Amino acid sequence: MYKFEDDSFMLHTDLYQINMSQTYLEQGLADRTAVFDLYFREVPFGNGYAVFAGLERIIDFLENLRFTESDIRYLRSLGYGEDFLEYLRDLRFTGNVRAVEEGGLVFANMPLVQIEAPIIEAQLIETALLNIVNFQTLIATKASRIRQLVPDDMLMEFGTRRAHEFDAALWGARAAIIGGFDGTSNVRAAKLFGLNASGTHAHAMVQAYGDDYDAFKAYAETHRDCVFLVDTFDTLRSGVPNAIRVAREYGGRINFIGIRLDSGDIAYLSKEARKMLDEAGFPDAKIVVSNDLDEVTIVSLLSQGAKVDSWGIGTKLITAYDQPALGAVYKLVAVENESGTLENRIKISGNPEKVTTPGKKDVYRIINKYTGMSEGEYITHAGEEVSEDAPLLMFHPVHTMKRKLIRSFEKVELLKDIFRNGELVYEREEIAEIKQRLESNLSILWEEYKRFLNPEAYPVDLSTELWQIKQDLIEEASNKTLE
Ligand SMILES: Nc1ncnc2c1ncn2[C@@H]1O[C@H](COP(=O)(O)OP(=O)(O)OP(=O)(O)O)[C@@H](O)[C@H]1O
Ligand SMILES: O=P(O)(O)OC[C@H]1O[C@H](OP(=O)(O)OP(=O)(O)O)[C@H](O)[C@@H]1O
Ligand SMILES: O=C(O)c1cccnc1
Repeated sequence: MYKFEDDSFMLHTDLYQINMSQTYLEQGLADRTAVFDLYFREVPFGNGYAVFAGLERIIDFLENLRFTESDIRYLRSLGYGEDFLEYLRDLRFTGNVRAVEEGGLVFANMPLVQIEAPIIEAQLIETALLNIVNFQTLIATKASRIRQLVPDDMLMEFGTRRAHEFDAALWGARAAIIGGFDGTSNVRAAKLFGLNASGTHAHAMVQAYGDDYDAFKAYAETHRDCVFLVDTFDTLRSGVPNAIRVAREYGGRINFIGIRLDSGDIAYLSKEARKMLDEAGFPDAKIVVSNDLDEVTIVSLLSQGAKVDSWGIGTKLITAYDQPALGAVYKLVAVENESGTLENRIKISGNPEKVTTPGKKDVYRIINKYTGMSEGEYITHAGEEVSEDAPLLMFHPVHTMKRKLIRSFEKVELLKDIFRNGELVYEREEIAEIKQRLESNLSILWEEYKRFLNPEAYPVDLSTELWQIKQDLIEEASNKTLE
């Protein structure tokens, strides 16, 4: 597999992108500017918001965008012509990219990434961009949903062994941290992205020693920070008493952080273990739990009064178990015509929610000046003036009767410049800044949009001008089909 020293990500695309690119080149369309929006149509997991992640990798991908010699040779073997291959050999990303920043809240039908580039370039990067954003945003959202349930507890991402292979484990760990997790068990992810590496020990070690006491003692001999896994044989009769015994014997020579439960009735066992630890004089010892946890089991455990301080969550987070795809799409919204001006384009669908919104856009978050809270997103035709000096009418783009007038507001532009004419103009961020953004975004989102079950739909509205452009194009398209 790794027989190409110069392998690149350029062929990490669908063949049809290359086929279309050849058509664009040979028919003289390749250099026409096109605008594409990347967005999803429904917030995953029934949540009220999603958390954007993926920009870091998009930047890496676009900065290194070039076909290598082995890529070109491979395409030649598929039968592509020499002129096309020559063109691809020199291809670099020369376009503009604007995007939401990582950790930013995002909602259905708002552009998360906007690409404005020669159509051949925009087309060749589609698949990779979707691949990145679809996964990372999904996992960051799942992580944030879990974080909302346990705002003060420690959350550890344990999913690598169950993830969909290496990349998903690595970037999934980063996305989980963006979404609000404190640490990851994936050491490489921690190293590469500057995350907290965290972890305990497994049953294998207890099995290897043959009993809890010997295993915990061996661990205490070799580590200062100790969390003992107490459920290998019998949690309440052997695991917890032996953890307490070793903690007593080692006293100040170890930092007895606590115990981990990984099977059985977590509510019952955690309450019993809590009593035992308290009675033994370890009220600060933490109880870590793991075992196929997700939002639903966490809600249930909380309602049963489980005594948990720290949660290790793997499979159901990293695989987005209950909704394995975000369904983000990448749609052409404008293209340069023969005379060099951008022409808006639409894609019609029988389902009104699926009709694309044409045109290059600006995306604003409208923040109510009286409450400081966000009222919704307001999408305009690019360059359209949005005056903060006059009241703003916001209305639902399909159910237009749903409307509200915002009298005093501040608008915050959500799409930041990332690449301009192929040059990276965005400063990469540390994870701490990204996490901070999510917290501050959440702090101005009304509780109604954040609740776990059946949240209200957050408004993502079009300006009157953009809405009209869309209606006109819908009408034009439907007239064409009548001709
Ligand atoms: N009190 C509880 N309420 C709701 N769900 C729970 C509770 N305790 C544990 N669970 C969840 O129940 C699921 C299965 O646990 P179960 O006890 O059937 O298997 P287990 O303990 O993993 O058994 P094994 O010994 O095979 O590991 C897990 O997802 C776990 O998180
Ligand atoms: O349950 P998850 O949410 O996926 O979290 C990760 C799981 O991975 C480990 O189990 P595993 O059975 O793989 O190994 P072990 O011997 O350490 O328990 C750990 O004990 C957790 O249960
Ligand atoms: O550190 C742990 O306890 C851990 C790490 C990965 C998977 N399960 C548990």
